[in-house]
Amino acid sequence: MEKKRIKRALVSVYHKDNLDVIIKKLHAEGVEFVSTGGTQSFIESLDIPCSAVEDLTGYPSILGGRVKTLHPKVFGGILNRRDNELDKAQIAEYEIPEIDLVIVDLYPFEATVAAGADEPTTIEKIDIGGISLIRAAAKNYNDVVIVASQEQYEPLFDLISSNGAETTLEERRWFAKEAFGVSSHYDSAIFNYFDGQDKSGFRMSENNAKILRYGENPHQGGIFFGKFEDMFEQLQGREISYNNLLDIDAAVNLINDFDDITFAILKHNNACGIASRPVLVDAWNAALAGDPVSAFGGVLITNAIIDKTTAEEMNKIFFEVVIAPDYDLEAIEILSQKKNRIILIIKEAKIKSKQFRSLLNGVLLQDKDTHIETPEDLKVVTTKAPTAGEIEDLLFANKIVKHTKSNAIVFAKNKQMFASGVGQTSRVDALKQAVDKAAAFDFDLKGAVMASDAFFPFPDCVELAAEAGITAVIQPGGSINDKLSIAKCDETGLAMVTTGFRHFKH
Ligand SMILES: NC(=O)c1ncn([C@@H]2O[C@H](COP(=O)(O)O)[C@@H](O)[C@H]2O)c1NC=O
Repeated sequence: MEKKRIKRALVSVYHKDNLDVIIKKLHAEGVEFVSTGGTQSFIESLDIPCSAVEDLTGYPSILGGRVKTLHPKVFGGILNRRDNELDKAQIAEYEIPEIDLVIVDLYPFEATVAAGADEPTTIEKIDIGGISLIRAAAKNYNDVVIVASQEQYEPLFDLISSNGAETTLEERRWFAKEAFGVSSHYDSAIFNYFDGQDKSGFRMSENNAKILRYGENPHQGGIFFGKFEDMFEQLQGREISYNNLLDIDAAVNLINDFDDITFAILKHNNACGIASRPVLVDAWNAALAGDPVSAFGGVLITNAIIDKTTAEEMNKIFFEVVIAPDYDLEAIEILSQKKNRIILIIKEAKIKSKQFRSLLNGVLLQDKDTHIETPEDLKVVTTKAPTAGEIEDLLFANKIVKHTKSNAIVFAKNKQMFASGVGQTSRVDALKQAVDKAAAFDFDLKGAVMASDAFFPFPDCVELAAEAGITAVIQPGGSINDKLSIAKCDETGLAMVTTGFRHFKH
């Protein structure tokens, strides 16, 4: 394949860090440089000659830097087709020097918005010349190499190290693809800034793609767009799968709601065991007791550093993934005995505040359900008020039910989930499922509390809960039949609190 040599580079970068390495490398290959003000000074500070773009255009940088490179002498040098006779003639006629490489680092628009800058400052950070350079050079990838962000310095460096300053069409096309990734991401950010809360269009841009082994099932393809490694460090284990990612997301969302030392075990995005205890191993044992059968092959998460004693207990069961803020050395030794086990350190627990999913012929977007009930949210609606201990358990159970697939019912006592009913088509079925599960694992529901993710349309749930031994109930309230459930509580001696917040999870 024919290779093309880079003879002249136009360099215009906002952040100058790491630029020296690539400039020195290109200089050693005999590449000439032309640059905008700050970048030119930087290159010259390396004792490398660099001509000013002003000398090329015959114009100074004007309008406070709004117009620097926007000139036919620059864009003609980039966009001319080297094999087009008319282009060649015009380039010669107007004395336009060819530019074979463009290196740009755009004005930091997103960072400026994130820093909370005012509108005039933000608008000045909309790069015009840089984005045009990127677009032009990427369009003419047949002849030009485009490095559109600092992330492509390394690939270019590696290329020059192995090939000298010569590139193939295929290599230049790869850089062009990356460049359009940069420019479209940049414009999406600008659109979202202008669109604000109007949400007149959906733009989500993610440049990092990880091809997964498969999707939800082996016959489905799957890709994760995102930077998993920004949130997690994988200490060992097999490649993260599509379903692992769904479970990891559910696990992190769940554990984020707990401040006490807590251990949770999840299966298919629902907690099958969870408990809070002052000592981690006790939290683990109590979580596992919730449903030791479902725990098999589950995803484990805790908000505390895993110690040796806890690791020894955990090691007794088969599980796929464990997530923790850290591990003691001895704990790692124990947990890493099973080589396929995915062991993750959670570095950054912050998750996007918006949720979206594709459906029908479009996309659904919503705010994440971040509401966590506090004692102040609770309204006692029955004659009997819950005890202090029951209130703690009600809030504990309510956090779990919020992260459980609807219709959902959770039973808990002493900050341990006893059982749950998940994903049922009727609330009463969810409740019956929870009662059966509690019985299956020998939990006495006497004195336990019940949380419901949505209101009770009929008094049947409360009646069944009372029969099972439940003494206090938490629910959003808001049904036209609330009074029937409340009356049933009063009749059977239950305390009930309402929160005013429904937590459906469809
Ligand atoms: N207006 C222009 O013609 C123009 N040409 C290049 N830039 C940007 O100017 C920056 C580099 O400026 P300097 O070399 O002066 O530090 C780069 O981020 C580049 O994307 C421009 N500035 C913004 O649009």
